[in-house]
Amino acid sequence: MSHKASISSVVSRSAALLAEQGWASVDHCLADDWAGALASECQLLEEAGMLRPHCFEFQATAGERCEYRHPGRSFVDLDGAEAVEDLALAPNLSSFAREAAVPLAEALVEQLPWLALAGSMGDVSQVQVKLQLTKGPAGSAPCHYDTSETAPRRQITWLLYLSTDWKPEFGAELVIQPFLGSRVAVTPCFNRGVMFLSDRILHYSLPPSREGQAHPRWLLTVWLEGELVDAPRGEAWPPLLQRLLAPAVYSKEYLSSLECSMPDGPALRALRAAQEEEIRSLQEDEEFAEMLPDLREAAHQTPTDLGMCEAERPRELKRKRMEVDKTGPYAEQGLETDEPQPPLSN
Ligand SMILES: O=C(O)CCC(=O)C(=O)O
Ligand SMILES: [Fe+2]
Repeated sequence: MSHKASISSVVSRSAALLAEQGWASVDHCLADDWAGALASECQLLEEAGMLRPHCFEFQATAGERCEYRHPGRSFVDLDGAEAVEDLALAPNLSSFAREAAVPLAEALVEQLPWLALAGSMGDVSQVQVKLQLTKGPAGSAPCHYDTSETAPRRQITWLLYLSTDWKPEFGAELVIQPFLGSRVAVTPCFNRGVMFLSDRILHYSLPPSREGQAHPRWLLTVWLEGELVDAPRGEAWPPLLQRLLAPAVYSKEYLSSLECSMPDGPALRALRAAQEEEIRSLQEDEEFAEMLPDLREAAHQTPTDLGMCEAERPRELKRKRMEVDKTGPYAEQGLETDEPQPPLSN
């Protein structure tokens, strides 16, 4: 199968669910030999020192911005002119933006015209492509939307997992949380693709299990821009309002996923304080305060597909965190490492 046909088939297999529920997961996403070729180049890039640590700027104290490093995540940009020259040792990955992202935009424009996507017709300037590696105890991602103040036009996110030996017991699932909808944990197994609407799918990832911490977790990420980001499509809550309210509606998830995603230290403390402040200001807002209890109830009444009931979630995350602390570098920092692990369910 040609690469173009492989991509067109991904879109055909995702389109109906994308329109209906805002996200879709597809197994055997790319043609097997293509996915295998991409996967075999990941390690080469890491060995050649091409991956950069994931860093972010954040206002730690009033007025002062600091740069923090996320110890569990690193990446290499695959879009842009320099990618092709610098990544000669990984020819499949370096041509991925051209061979996958552009046909992806074209197929989506054709099959889902209401998305009003940019980036088709060979224009890669509207396409962002990254290879990401998550590894170790702090490899997870906190609750977030991919459309944000710094990326206001993002419309489609496509994640393609590339670790050939990934097993469900390694944990590190991607959790998809549509607003007031059912939550689903997706195992990041080889050649599984997850596509979603960046402006309305809240997501995060769970920490890897103790066994999973030793395994690199590779993913390709493609973001496409659109002309109609945030345009309501008949849902009860417009996307902009969903993103505004989510930190308060899913406050527990925001805080516990943040807690798991970073080692203790100034960065986590600054992020946690900012997250708590955002939640507090929503709770104290006169207009929102009235609707929040109902929204929280509605959010927690929806079924989840996490293999555990809602009441056990914080406990489960804490258990994972404790596993992480026991074996990880943070064990030395005086965190509660000797507590017996609570049973998985009771
Ligand atoms: O690590 C994952 O599975 C999700 C990554 C993600 O959400 C992102 O890069 O925006
Ligand atoms: Fe994301």
